[in-house]
Amino acid sequence: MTILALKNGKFSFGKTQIFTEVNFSVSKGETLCILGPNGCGKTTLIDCILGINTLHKGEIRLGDNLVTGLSPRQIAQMIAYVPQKHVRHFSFSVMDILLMGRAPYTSFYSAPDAADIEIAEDILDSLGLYHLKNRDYTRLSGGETQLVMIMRALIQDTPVIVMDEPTAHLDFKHELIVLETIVRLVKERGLTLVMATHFPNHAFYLENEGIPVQVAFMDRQKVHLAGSPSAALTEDNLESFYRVKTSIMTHTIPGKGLVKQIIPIQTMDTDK
Ligand SMILES: Nc1ncnc2c1ncn2[C@@H]1O[C@H](COP(=O)(O)OP(=O)(O)OP(=O)(O)O)[C@@H](O)[C@H]1O
Repeated sequence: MTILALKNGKFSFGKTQIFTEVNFSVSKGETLCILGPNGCGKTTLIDCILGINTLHKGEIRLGDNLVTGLSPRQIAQMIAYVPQKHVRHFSFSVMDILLMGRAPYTSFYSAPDAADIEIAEDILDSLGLYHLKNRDYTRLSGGETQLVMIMRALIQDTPVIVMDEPTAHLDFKHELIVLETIVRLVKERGLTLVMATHFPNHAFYLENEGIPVQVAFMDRQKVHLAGSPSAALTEDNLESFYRVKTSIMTHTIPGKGLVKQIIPIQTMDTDK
């Protein structure tokens, strides 16, 4: 069942075209990993999906509805968003920020209730981050802020989550915790995920865990759907897309089976 579909999408900032002829669809329980160089338009494309930018041509459907026909509150009940950067102005506690994730379900005149607080406490607990509960959000580190944004998206309890480089600031362990959480949610809730990432190994991680993943390469104003990580992330494709020589390693891990990882070997076209 298709939950998110973009048909013939085109977007420009003024006279600068960012992308054109973009087509993809994502089904329930599927992940779309968008890979692409800095500045190719991943965040701009995500902003179109969220209804922040409006396509100049084409359409975006969320379930049976056009995004342009939905209110921000209706979009927020369907899609949670983990931004790449979050501007922190006000000294809210982490708990307050998490409870904002319940706003799409709370009427204008009411406050989050005990059930909402319990949901937020459960997420803090399950990610081992309960100690952050009463911390001033403006004083968190970059990685802690990112984790709070991820928890707020999970609390929003939507069928789709869009993540813009979700692990960019995270340490080795928290990067894995986020990936493990994604895998658990996709398996338990049939969550659909759209993820812009600079780490193609994340696509392999999800595939290794048995999640259906599509890889899309975004570059030169186009989005090329390239199939599953095993089909898309070949040494030849990585060499032509990133200009990096790689070796794809396959390894059997007891209890996990065959896993794949990209080992970067050497950049190309650079002066040595
Ligand atoms: N509001 C804006 N007005 C004009 N140009 C913009 C605006 N926002 C982004 N751009 C430009 O659009 C292009 C795409 O930016 P975008 O942030 O979507 O790229 P990205 O692929 O997400 O990059 P990165 O991987 O570095 O995060 C860039 O050239 C950027 O400078």
